[in-house]
Amino acid sequence: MAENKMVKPVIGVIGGSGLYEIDGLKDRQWRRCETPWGEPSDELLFGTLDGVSCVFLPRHGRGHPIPPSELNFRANIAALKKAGVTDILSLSAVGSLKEELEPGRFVLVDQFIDLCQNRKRSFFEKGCVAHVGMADPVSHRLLDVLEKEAHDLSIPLKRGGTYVVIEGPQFSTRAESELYRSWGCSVIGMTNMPEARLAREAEMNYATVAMVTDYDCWHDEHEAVTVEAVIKIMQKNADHARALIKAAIPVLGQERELCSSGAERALDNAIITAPQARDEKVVETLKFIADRVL
Ligand SMILES: CSC[C@H]1O[C@H](OP(=O)(O)O)[C@H](O)[C@@H]1O
Ligand SMILES: Nc1ncnc2[nH]cnc12
Repeated sequence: MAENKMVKPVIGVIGGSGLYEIDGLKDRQWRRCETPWGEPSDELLFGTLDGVSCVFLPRHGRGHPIPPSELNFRANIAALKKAGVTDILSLSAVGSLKEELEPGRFVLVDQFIDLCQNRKRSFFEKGCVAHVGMADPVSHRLLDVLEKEAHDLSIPLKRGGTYVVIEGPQFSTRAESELYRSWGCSVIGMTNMPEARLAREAEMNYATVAMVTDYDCWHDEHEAVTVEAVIKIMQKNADHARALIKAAIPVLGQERELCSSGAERALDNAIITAPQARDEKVVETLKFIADRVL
């Protein structure tokens, strides 16, 4: 049965490479947060934008000390959940795998291919097993708003595309880059998985603004990607990203109905372990992110 419960959204922003702060926040306060999975990448920045509550987390920490494979994704997502976040905007630097997605373009990706090999990808474990659906990993309601606001700000944008997530930290070989192109992938990065999986398990809406910084290493007329090249474009992209966030958050923060399907109800019917077979300690820990169903 659909519920008519109203939600006052809290918007979480995860800032990627080159985005270690957001501006325009009122009543700003950096606060430490601990979770059963450890500490997030940095303190969380709490504040309001046009009266809408926001929480910002620099994905790699301020100054970028943490590489993709060592990010504590579970702590990052759990900390945002505990802070009351309902909707996550992930901002990420990506390489382009298509000619028409030139550096400077924003891509609202709607699919991921996860090639990560070395990351904790679930909150659930032995003692309480759950299988959430990931067929549609991003929230189209968030994409609708981001697309409209980017259009109004004249930010070059493509809606739709597949983000292939590699383990890194090295960039790809040319053969790998060509392989991902042959799969039809649009952009490449190192961070959005397992982030999107964990956001789904924690029943938060998730969307990525993938900001193209380079043509990876497949393009005949462009040099293979370097950090220097990424940072150079990222600084320009960051101005657009900040403007987009500032425009989108007041719209996304409007009171709305709880979605009766999708991310906000991802755990309905997802837990397969019978109540009597659940490990009490594991369940207690999971309540940090899933107390609605436990
Ligand atoms: C500095 S280039 C590689 C680095 O940038 C991207 O991170 P993020 O998604 O946090 O912007 C990419 O995934 C790599 O981690
Ligand atoms: N070409 C690339 N590969 C992986 N991650 C990236 N982040 C930005 N550009 C990238």
